Parts: sequence; structure tokens; C-alpha cells
Amino acid sequence: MVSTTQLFNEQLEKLEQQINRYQGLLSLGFKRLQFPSEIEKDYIECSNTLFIDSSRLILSFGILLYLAFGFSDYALGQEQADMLWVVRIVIAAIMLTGIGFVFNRRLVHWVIKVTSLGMVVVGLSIVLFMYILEEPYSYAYHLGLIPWQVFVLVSLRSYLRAITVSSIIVYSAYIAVAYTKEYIPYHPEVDHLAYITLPLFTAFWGLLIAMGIYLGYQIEKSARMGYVKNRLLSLDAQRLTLLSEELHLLSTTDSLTGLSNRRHFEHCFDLEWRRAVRTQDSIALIMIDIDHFKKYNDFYGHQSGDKCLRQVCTALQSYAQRSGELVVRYGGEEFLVLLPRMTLASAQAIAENICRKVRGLNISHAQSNEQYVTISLGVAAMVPSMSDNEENLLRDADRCLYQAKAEGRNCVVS
Ligand SMILES: Nc1nc2c(ncn2[C@@H]2O[C@H](COP(=O)(O)OP(=O)(O)OP(=O)(O)O)[C@@H](O)[C@H]2O)c(=O)[nH]1
Repeated sequence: MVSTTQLFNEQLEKLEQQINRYQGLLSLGFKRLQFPSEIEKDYIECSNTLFIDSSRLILSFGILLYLAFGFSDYALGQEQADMLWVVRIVIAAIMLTGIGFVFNRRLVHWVIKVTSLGMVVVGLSIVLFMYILEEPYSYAYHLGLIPWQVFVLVSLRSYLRAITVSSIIVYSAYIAVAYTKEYIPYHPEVDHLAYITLPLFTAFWGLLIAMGIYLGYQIEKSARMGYVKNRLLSLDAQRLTLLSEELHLLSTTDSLTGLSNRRHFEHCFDLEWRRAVRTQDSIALIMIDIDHFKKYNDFYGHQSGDKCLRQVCTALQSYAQRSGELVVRYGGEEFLVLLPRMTLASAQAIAENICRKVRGLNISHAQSNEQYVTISLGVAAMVPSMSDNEENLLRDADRCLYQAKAEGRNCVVS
């Protein structure tokens, strides 16, 4: 019992340390979007697992959209469209394979890195199309970068770092290509319009990225807060379960010996009694009392008395093996063994066994005739009917115990 309580306390202390840790995180806020390393690892695992569950469809849809835009390439002419189709199909195939592999739960830590890489490859491919195509067709691919950017923001919404890195890579590549490309003159008015639209488009896209990064920051912050609150809820629930288990144990066991206490016995005895009435099985009780325990206490001291009680109880504990059987500390140095579905003869055999076992512990008792600690046992059994009372069986066992004492102790009377 002592060790069980210690175990409970250790578990409770660990839980409380964790609760304090998460509460500390909550009070610090989540400005840096970074937990201490082991919590960060768990957070990433949880949030990536959620990502796997919710994003498989949206990413597959994105790849299909990327392929679907291939039909519009035919506006540029058969030859160029065929070439772009090959690039699109190769990229889409790589992406789909990536989804298949990376969305495996064992690779949960790689999901966001690989998804971001895929996004960057798609974005760079659009920049490439814009670079290799002649004007005015190449202008359509400038616009194609906007749905790409929106898709990045939507699908990586709670991963600020992934949004920032993939957006900045593609945006930088776009600026490098769009401002160094040699545009082939097409029509003075169209060329002029393109000339004044390019910096505007760059600025708008930059603004979109800035807003996306702000939004990503807020979403990731609240995702992290949600994670911590969920962990706190689950730790609180674990703490409550542990406390109620401890409470149950404390209310049903005796603190010195770890055996069931009298209240628990009364509850179990009542259940087993009613079952015996229903099934017409025999039910047995063994009542046990340590002999000359007062003298033991007086001679060796109360603490040695406690130690002796614990030794005797450990020996008794092994006698409750089947379901419903119970060893109980009924009073100070008085114990009960409840044996449902047991005849008087079998209960008596068990009682004799117990008697020998306790004597065999060889606990010295200088004040006893036996020179060792012994016990007296009273055994009673009956097949109870509706009109019988549980008290009768208890009284019978007690009477037998009294007789065992009278017959010289260290013996069994049934
Ligand atoms: N050390 C210790 N002693 C206890 C505890 N509970 C009861 N006792 C002692 O057990 C003794 C019981 O004494 P009695 O009821 O007179 O019986 P006895 O000395 O065993 O004599 P018989 O039963 O006639 O053999 C008392 O001295 C109680 O103080 C306990 O938890 N620890």
C-alpha cells in the first residue's frame, strides 16, 4: 500500500510538473512560434498528422488544377503547348508520387518540407514558362503565379516558415527573370501596358505575400495555443483519473497492510452473498486472529507489532486467488478471508494451510507458549437461502474463532 501510494504520488508529481510547464507556455504567449525542443517535436508530429488528414485532397486538387491549366497552353500553338504539357506532366507525376510517399504516417516529420518543396517546384515551373515563351503569351504566366500564391497560403496556412520560404524563393526567381528577360516587341500599346503593369504586379504580389505571412503568423500562433490548451485538458483529465483511482484505493484498502478494509469487505460480501443465494453455491468465511498480540506489542514495541502485522498479511494475501475471493483486515489484528463458491471442507483445508504458513514464518514471540507468532482460525460455510442473513455466517465464523482460542490457539475450528 505504501509503495502504491508512493507510485500514485510520483505519477501525480510528474503530471503536475507537465501541467505547470504547459501553463507556463500559455502565460508566455506564442510570439516566437517555437516551443522547447521536445514539446516542439510533439507539436510538429500532431500538427503534421492533422495536415496529412486534411490536406491530401486539397493538394491532389491543386495538382489537377496545375494540369488543367495545360489546356490553356494550346492557345499558344500546338508545338509549344506539347512541350509545356511534358513539363507539367513530369512535375505532376513527381508531386503525386511525393504525396503517396510522404503522406505515409511514418514520414510525418517530412510532410511540410516535401510539400513546400513541391510548391516551389510548381512555382518555378510557371516562372520558367514565363521565361521561355514569347510575348504576348508569356504575359498569361505572370498572372498564373497569383493562383499559385493563393494555393500556397491556403494549403500551408498554419506553417509560417514554409509559407515565407516558398513564397520568397519563387518571388525572388520571378523578379530575377521578369526584370532581366529580353521581351520581344509585339505591339506598341500591348508592350507599353506590359511595361507599366510589371512593377505594379510585382508590388501587388509582394503585398499579397506580406498579408499572407501576417495571416500565417496569426494562424500558427492560434494553432500552437490550441495545441497547448488541448494538452492541458488531456493532462487534467489524466490527473483526475489518477486522483479518483487513488481515492478509490484509499477508501477500499487498509493503509498499514494494503489489504482490503472492512468497508470494502461489506460491499463485496453483500454482492457474493446475493450471488450465492441466486446460484445456490456454498459461501465460506475464515476469521483469523493473531495469538497473544497484545503481549507481542508490549514486549517488542508497537512498531515491531506493525512489522509483524505486515508480515502476516503478506502471507495471507496469496490466499485470494479466484475472482470474488478477498483477504480483509477486519479489525486491529483480526482478518477475514471471503471464499465464494467454496464448501466447508475446502475452506477448512485452506485455513489449516494458512495456519501452518503463518507459524512457518518463524516470527519470534517470546511471550507465547509456541515461542513464535501463531494465529487462530474460525471457519464457517453455508448455502444461503432467501431467509438467511449474512450476519449469521459472520457470527458462526466468529464463534469458531473463539472456540479455537479456547482450545489453545494455533489451530482451526470449523
Ligand atoms: N502494533 C499494532 N498493534 C495493534 C494494531 N491494532 C491492534 N493492535 C493491538 O492488538 C492487540 C489485540 O489484543 P487483544 O484483543 O487483547 O488480543 P490478543 O493479545 O491477541 O490475545 P488473544 O486474541 O486472546 O490471543 C492490542 O494490544 C492492540 O493494541 C496495529 O495496527 N498495530
